[in-house]
Amino acid sequence: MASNVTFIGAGNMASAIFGGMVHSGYPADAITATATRDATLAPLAERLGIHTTTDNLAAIEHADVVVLSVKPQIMRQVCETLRDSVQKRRPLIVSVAAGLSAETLEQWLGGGLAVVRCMPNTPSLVGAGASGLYANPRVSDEQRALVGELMTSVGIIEWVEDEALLEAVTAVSGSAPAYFFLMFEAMEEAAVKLGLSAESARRLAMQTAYGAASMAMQSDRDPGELKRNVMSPGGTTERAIEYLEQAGLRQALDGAMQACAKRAQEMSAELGKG
Ligand SMILES: NC(=O)C1=CN([C@@H]2O[C@H](COP(=O)(O)OP(=O)(O)OC[C@H]3O[C@@H](n4cnc5c(N)ncnc54)[C@H](O)[C@@H]3O)[C@@H](O)[C@H]2O)C=CC1
Ligand SMILES: O=C(O)[C@@H]1CCC=N1
Repeated sequence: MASNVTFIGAGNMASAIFGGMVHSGYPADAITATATRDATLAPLAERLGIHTTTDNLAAIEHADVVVLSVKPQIMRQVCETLRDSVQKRRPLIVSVAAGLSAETLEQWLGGGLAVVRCMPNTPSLVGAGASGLYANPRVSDEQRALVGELMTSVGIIEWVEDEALLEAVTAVSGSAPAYFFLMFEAMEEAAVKLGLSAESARRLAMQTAYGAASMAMQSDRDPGELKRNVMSPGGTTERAIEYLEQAGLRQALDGAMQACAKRAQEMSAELGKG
């Protein structure tokens, strides 16, 4: 029988994960999601057939796995309301929150718990997620395998043994869909200036990103070689790549990812006190 999985918070990230789980065949009947408003939950229940409720305590009553998926800023308050029930039943705790350590979460929930920290991303919704996972020492091999299976049903996973590496995971995959969406916006704007309709530009840019990612994933060549294969000497791509290098695309990405990882550290310091 499938494990009962309860999501506390049914926003962008959680709905991408449970939406992806349902699409990949996980029984909807074994999934419960909560939010503060019925208006958030009703369409999810209708579309996916999962259980929904605004009552967090009722939602975790039969949970084998509790996925904490509210914003980091309200996590403490939410954990404190769950604390007594969690201490009685000791389900596996999974948190998708950026910048909150397993130790902090465990403390807020009363201690002595198996906690997995997961840094997923929203493409989980379409089965193309990329998640980093860290398990605290109380997590059993069976629980590790269970979380691995759940997250593999919505994409690829990478376990890290050093929890601090989740900051790097946040920079390279958790936050990174937004970097690509920014590129889509910018490429669409540029293509419109060159005369294409916005619709055509968007379709072509997205298909090209999808094609480049699929090709790179299926190839045994490194991205540098695949890039050079597009660049005919004296041709058009060479000009574009020279421009991007001179304009500092590499430094911009380096800076963005450093800023992302640093923000995760700051959040940990700001929110994890006390
Ligand atoms: N959005 C993303 O791409 C990613 C988000 N995350 C993490 O996921 C978590 C959630 O982020 P989003 O989904 O983007 O936020 P969101 O604002 O879309 O979702 C938060 C959800 O929590 C619910 N909520 C608020 N208070 C609640 C309470 N007391 N009890 C139950 N539910 C409550 C809200 O109704 C909402 O459904 C954050 O901790 C974030 O760090 C992690 C990786 C990627
Ligand atoms: O922006 C954030 O804080 C969250 C964590 C990773 C993606 N979204």
